[in-house]
Amino acid sequence: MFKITLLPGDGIGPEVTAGAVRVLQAVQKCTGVEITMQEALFGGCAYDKTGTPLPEETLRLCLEGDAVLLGAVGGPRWDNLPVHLRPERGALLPLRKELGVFANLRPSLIFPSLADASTLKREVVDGLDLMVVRELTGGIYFGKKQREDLPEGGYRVVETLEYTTGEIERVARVAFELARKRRCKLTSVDKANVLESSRLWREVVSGLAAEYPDVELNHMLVDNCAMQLVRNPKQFDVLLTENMFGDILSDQASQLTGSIGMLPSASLGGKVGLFEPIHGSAPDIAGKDIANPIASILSVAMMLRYSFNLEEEAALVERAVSAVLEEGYRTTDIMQPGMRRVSTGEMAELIAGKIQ
Ligand SMILES: NC(=O)c1ccc[n+]([C@@H]2O[C@H](COP(=O)([O-])OP(=O)(O)OC[C@H]3O[C@@H](n4cnc5c(N)ncnc54)[C@H](O)[C@@H]3O)[C@@H](O)[C@H]2O)c1
Ligand SMILES: CC(C)[C@H](C(=O)O)[C@@H](O)C(=O)O
Ligand SMILES: [Mg+2]
Repeated sequence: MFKITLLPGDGIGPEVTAGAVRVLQAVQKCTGVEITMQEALFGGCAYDKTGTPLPEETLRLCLEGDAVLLGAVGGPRWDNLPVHLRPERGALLPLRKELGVFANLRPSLIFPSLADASTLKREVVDGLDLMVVRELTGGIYFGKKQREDLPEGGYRVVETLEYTTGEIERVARVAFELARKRRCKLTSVDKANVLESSRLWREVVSGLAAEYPDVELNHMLVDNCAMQLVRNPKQFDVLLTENMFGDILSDQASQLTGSIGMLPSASLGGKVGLFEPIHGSAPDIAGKDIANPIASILSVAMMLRYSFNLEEEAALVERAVSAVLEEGYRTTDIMQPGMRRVSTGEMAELIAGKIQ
């Protein structure tokens, strides 16, 4: 029996999570895997109801379960709150830290029927399959932050970027191991020409290379990497990055697959895995039933694979997504001429219908 904590959150979070739950129910029915789900308040909606974006009860439920499925949090409604009450700083980052999920896997994989939906030419993206491994619980996101008044008016802010050898080593090992199971190529991304943290990053990653002689390691500066991602993304297999570089590069990589609504993620390393689409609460389309639920549905596949070790069930979900796309169904963000436009709910229903 697997216990999943659902945190639908804000904006399109509840819409895409409902789609993912629908698919999980289909998996349960078809394969007999026993799953229980319990929902908890998280993010802006939790603040509205309880005065805090991360209620203690929510954290307790997450820590007690086997995996967490998160929608998205945040939106303009909560942007002017004091920082510790904002959904991103007051709920999402503390949850990641509390769960200890230091390795964030963000696969950028193109479904053959979407090769023409990419911003890039078909031949540049056709067959694309890369994995960003993003460090998730360190770096500038979690460093000391400070704001001081200046005598002449205005402010001075300080924001620190810290990494220890151990923090770099543990996420690098995850990336090496993954590369080993894939095409044995690892690109470590940094800014070692400027940042001290990146110099250490490069040293530590290079130091591990001897333990993984079968993996071809190269280092790339982050600005060049951003350029290479749109020039020739198929040169990459696994990309290893620190926290903020990985945030930015993974949004960029998502567009290669057609839409940010296609990109799932798995955050691992602690006792309980955290699974979420990489996109946010998309306030511009929230409540319209037009968001793409596939990133959330593919996050369920990652949960089945990485937290529950159910590879066949994970592949079943991925095949269902592929089949529905092959049949020409599209949400608005991946709409192409001649295809059939469907809503969030319809897309989830179609995918669930393929699971049998
Ligand atoms: N994990 C999270 O909870 C998370 C992640 C990113 C951003 N956020 C928060 O979400 C809020 C909005 O951020 P943003 O607008 O910069 O980024 P966003 O990812 O929410 O949206 C960016 C663009 O992509 C589109 N988009 C996103 N997901 C989509 C989907 N599933 N289907 C179709 N289109 C989709 C949106 O409509 C928008 O045009 C902010 O408060 C931000 O902090 C939360
Ligand atoms: C909302 C924000 C804190 C978050 C991040 O930067 O990690 C988001 O952009 C993501 O990619 O999950
Ligand atoms: Mg992001």
